[in-house]
Amino acid sequence: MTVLETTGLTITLDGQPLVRDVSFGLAARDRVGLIGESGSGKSLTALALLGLLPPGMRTSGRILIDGEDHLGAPDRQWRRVRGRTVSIVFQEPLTALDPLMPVGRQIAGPLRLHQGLNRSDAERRAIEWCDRVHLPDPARLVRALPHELSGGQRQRVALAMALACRPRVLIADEPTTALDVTVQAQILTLLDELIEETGVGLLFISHDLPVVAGLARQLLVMRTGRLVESGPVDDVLRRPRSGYARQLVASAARVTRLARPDVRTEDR
Ligand SMILES: Nc1ncnc2c1ncn2[C@@H]1O[C@H](COP(=O)(O)OP(=O)(O)OP(=O)(O)O)[C@@H](O)[C@H]1O
Repeated sequence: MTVLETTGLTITLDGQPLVRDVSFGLAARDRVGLIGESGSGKSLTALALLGLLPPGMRTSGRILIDGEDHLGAPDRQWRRVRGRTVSIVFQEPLTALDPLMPVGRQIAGPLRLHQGLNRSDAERRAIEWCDRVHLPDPARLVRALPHELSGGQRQRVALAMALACRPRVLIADEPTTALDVTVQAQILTLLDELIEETGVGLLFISHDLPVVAGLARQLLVMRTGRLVESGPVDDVLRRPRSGYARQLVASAARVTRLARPDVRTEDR
């Protein structure tokens, strides 16, 4: 069943459209990749789906969460669904983390808000989540402040916080772009494992086609604020229909060839 659905989503600033007429839906267990060049409107689309657009931006269309339209809804209505039905992790985990609060209490926050757990039960659950995202020595680590952790550890905390209340959709907006390549691969492996285990539907946003193709089953391609292509990943990779998707596939293939000069073209 579709959890999150947007139809005709348009976002404007001072009368200028930044995102135009975007429509798609997400159900639990879906794995959808949203790809496009810088400035194509991916992040604004993600922020709109959680009612987090910067002030001054105007929206039209519909954002249905469990069938209820949230477009233009008051913040109190959004707070009921954020973290409980739909969660988000950002490129820079510090965006979501309070620098002055121990990370365990931050993971515990949504559990107290949405599940009514008392402080000690929520903090115990936070320790379990730290273990689940493979953070070392969870009982000690929950007392650390965000700046005491590495970038990769902070992204693990952000994932624990986002998934703690078992949302049915997770939006991951370039969650590994700020990390070095080895840590990036570890976080992608963890994300793959967590979405498989929890059954959460994933909207994975990136400008990196090979990364998206590794995680997603469906692909949405954005350019200059519009969706220009959508379909199963394999179909888009084999038979891209739009000129822009063809360019993306061709340049990803070139990068792969550069990275693997030992592999002949006809072997792929
Ligand atoms: N706070 C803002 N104020 C004004 N314009 C903005 C703001 N945020 C984004 N934009 C503009 O909206 C458009 C879409 O931006 P968006 O951040 O959604 O792109 P993106 O595809 O996520 O890019 P990137 O991959 O670089 O994150 C761009 O033209 C951008 O300049």
